[in-house]
Amino acid sequence: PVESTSELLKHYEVYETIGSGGFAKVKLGIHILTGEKVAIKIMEKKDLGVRSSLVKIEIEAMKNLSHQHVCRLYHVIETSSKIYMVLEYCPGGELFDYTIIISALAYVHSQGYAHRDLKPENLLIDEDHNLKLIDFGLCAKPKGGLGFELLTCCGSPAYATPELIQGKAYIGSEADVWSMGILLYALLCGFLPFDDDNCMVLYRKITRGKYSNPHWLSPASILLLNQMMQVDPKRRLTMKQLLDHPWVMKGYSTPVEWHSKHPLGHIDEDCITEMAVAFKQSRQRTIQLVSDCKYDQMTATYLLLLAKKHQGRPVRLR
Ligand SMILES: CN(C)C[C@H]1CC[C@H](N2C(=O)N(C)Cc3cnc4ccc(-c5cc(Cl)c(O)c(Cl)c5)nc4c32)CC1
Repeated sequence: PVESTSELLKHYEVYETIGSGGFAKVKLGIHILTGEKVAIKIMEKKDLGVRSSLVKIEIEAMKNLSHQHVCRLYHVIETSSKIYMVLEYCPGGELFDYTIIISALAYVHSQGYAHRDLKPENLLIDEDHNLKLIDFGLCAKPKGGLGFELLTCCGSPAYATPELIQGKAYIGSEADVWSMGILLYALLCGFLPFDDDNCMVLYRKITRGKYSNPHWLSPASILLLNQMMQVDPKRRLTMKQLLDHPWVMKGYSTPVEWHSKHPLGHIDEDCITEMAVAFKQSRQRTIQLVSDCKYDQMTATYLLLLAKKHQGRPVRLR
């Protein structure tokens, strides 16, 4: 780790705090070389305590995720007292478009991760009004793959599954499908299916699995919600079934497209050319440094230059 904030200030202009949550503060930043806006998540090591392991989990997970609807990690800087995560800027605030959530989650599961903390607060909108899934601090990547059982009880109570509340071993992808059912209900109804100020009462409601269907819900929506919020996880809809469910596909002829448009490891020639010239080094050397993907200034410059290209802006460095 570098000793001071100098490493951060060498590559970024840091502006006002744009949000905070848990043990992090998020500030607006500008990456000097590309001019691109970024969100800088700042964590004080002394405040983290045991949670520093959750930060490591989030960083390791996000290093392995590259998808149009997953908030991108560009750069990690660790000093003696702080951890900085430079992230894709999503100024659109919290909102969600449901089929995009399914796409983002199907991709995360395809990479072997379960998010485990799905809720409206973790779905942001970027400058072009695209949805971005955030906060992988509670995600899990079971060693033997997603089919293996998890035990950690985590996430927000109102979105927790009956099996998790009862302390049973559970399958991450089945838990995420239940949470998406809660999300869909909140989107369609404007309130949560299971809610109570008293945690124990809330848990009893969830394990009973009974909730009201407001009169404005269509029969198709009532059916889908019922299939997703099945107390028995083995009776619950699977992610695969969700991708081509009639309700989800209504009006479309193809299942939800969930594959990443920006797979990890892809090398863009234009960005390499611009960086080789700007850093006065050979293309081969530049390709090597970018491929190493150390989530340092090289990674941040490459990924932010690529983001510029995807937004149709010139692939130029300052
Ligand atoms: C309620 N949460 C537990 C934290 C809250 C922190 C501010 C954040 N935010 C805001 O609240 N704006 C109002 C602006 C804003 C703009 N772009 C952002 C880009 C990324 C993130 C982000 C934040 C955290 Cl804690 C992450 O782990 C990741 Cl992977 C990403 N937050 C952003 C963000 C929304 C979430």
